Amino acid sequence: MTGPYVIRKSVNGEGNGLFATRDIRTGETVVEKRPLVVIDLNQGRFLPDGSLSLARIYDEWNRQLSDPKERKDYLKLSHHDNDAQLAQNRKDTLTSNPDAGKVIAIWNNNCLGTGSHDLYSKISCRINHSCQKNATWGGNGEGFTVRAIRNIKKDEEVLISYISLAQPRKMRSDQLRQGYGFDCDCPACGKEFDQLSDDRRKVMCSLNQKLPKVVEAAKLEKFDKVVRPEHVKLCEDMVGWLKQEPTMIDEMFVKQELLAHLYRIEKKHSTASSMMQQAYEGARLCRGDGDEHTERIKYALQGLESRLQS
Ligand SMILES: C[S@@+](CC[C@H](N)C(=O)[O-])C[C@H]1O[C@@H](n2cnc3c(N)ncnc32)[C@H](O)[C@@H]1O
Repeated sequence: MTGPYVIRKSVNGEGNGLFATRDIRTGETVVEKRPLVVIDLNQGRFLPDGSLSLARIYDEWNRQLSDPKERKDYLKLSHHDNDAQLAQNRKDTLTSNPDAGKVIAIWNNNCLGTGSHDLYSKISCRINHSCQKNATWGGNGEGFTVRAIRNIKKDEEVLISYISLAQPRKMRSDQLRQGYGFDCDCPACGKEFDQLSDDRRKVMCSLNQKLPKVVEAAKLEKFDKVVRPEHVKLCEDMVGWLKQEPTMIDEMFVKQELLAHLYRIEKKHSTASSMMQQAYEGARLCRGDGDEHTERIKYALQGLESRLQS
């Protein structure tokens, strides 16, 4: 399961990064791996604030990463010292192991989340961040893929985004500094900063803040009644703004899926089906087949299509 990449000193971030060893086309899989540690969030012990118990992270790491060499390599990975201290001080670590805080801090800095699982692999933990990413990832509890969302040239660094890009530069940089301990110097934050794009992201951010309730309502059919025309308008606006930002095609398919559900609730089955089709294509490109999100959209699309045929 090797791919067209090599790990070497990064030009974008600190430390190492992943580089293309040949030209890679849009939609190609760059990395396909089975993770070394998987945490199933559905079975997790969550704290009242909704975060995953630190003890659970440590226990899973301790159980699944038993090879001493793999553990040693893991403990050399980058982390945020503040996180280590915080984790060590948190009572819910339930462990006296002096490395527990560090294990958790490294986890926070290096795991990939698929939605229902958090994964650690020796390759994915080397991928640096850019607000002008050229790759995205997807997967499930079994494995994950990293995929090119635009053509990547030989020797170019493969870069993902650690955060939502539907927010302006200031918010992104605060989130990256607090969460990962670095100042982003990518083209979008520095030399190619685009005020118009930043303004668009401000709008997206405020639309996003109004959307969560609608998301829940649309996913759970029993709440169909709470969806109102203004929610549909909000979501249509969001999709419209996202269309102007090609690097955000992963955020786009998520909103297209939501919009398709809203159209379904409004009984606009044909519009819903074509919107869900677009979401499905986006999900396959960004997250690949077999990814839990792609599979969910595929299933919803089949439902809409069969309703159209009946
Ligand atoms: C998942 S690791 C990425 C691989 C890491 N560079 C390494 O050598 O192991 C995340 C860490 O890499 C560094 N990093 C990632 N993207 C960066 C960027 N755009 N600028 C500066 N540092 C970055 C930060 O230290 C971050 O906490």
